[in-house]
Amino acid sequence: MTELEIRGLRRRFGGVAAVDGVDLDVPAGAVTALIGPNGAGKTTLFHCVTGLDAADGGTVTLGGRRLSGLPPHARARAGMAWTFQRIELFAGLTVAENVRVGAENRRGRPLAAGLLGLPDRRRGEVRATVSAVLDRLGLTALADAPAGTLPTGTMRLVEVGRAVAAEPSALLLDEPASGLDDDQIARLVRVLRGLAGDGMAVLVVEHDLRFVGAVADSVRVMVGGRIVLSGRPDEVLAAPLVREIYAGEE
Ligand SMILES: Nc1ncnc2c1ncn2[C@@H]1O[C@H](COP(=O)(O)OP(=O)(O)OP(=O)(O)O)[C@@H](O)[C@H]1O
Repeated sequence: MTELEIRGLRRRFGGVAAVDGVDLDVPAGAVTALIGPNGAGKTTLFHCVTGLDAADGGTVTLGGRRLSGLPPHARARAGMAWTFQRIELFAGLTVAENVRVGAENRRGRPLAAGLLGLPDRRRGEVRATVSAVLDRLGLTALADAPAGTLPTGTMRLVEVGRAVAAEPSALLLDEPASGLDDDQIARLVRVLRGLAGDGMAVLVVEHDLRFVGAVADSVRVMVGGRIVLSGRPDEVLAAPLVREIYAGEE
């Protein structure tokens, strides 16, 4: 079942059609990967889907609800969570506190409720979510470490944790494997496969093809603002076009 549906999405910057009429279905219960060369329009697409940038045309639908035109916080409340290429953690907060921000931001639970003080039962729920997410990401031992002091790969995992703690129906990750060591990549693959197994719709934009091959159920290739190829990872990653795009990177 398609959880996140993108239809005819367009975004121009002057003469450049950065996203040029993209249709993309991101099904629940699967990991979908979006790959392509630098400048293909992947990040622009991502920003238009999350509402950080305004598309010039097309629609974004989540669980049957049309989100086009809504600001990012409304899309988050509707069940979308994401991380960006640039890490955006609260550096002065601990790992657990960063993840708690995500848990308090769950669907239908605006952040203000967290600031105003949660009723005991909800506070308990938030604590349980934070602890489950830390455990899932292998971050329990670092729960009290200030996020700003961590190596890049670990910070990225904390960001994924914060997004996951919001219990989204669709999770979008822009280059989540960047800066991760091999163990962390293996951990991230397990985490994302587990989330998809629980029914989440996961979309990753990624350059690391080994990671894509290990994590994705299906792969889309974007070139010049359009999706030019899609299929199973083994088929797509072996395609001459993809070999050509990524030549010299392996
Ligand atoms: N704010 C902007 N203003 C003008 N042009 C932009 C802007 N953002 C992106 N572009 C252009 O849109 C095109 C797509 O860029 P985008 O960053 O989306 O590609 P990408 O596939 O994410 O690349 P990368 O893999 O390097 O992140 C490029 O030609 C880029 O120069």
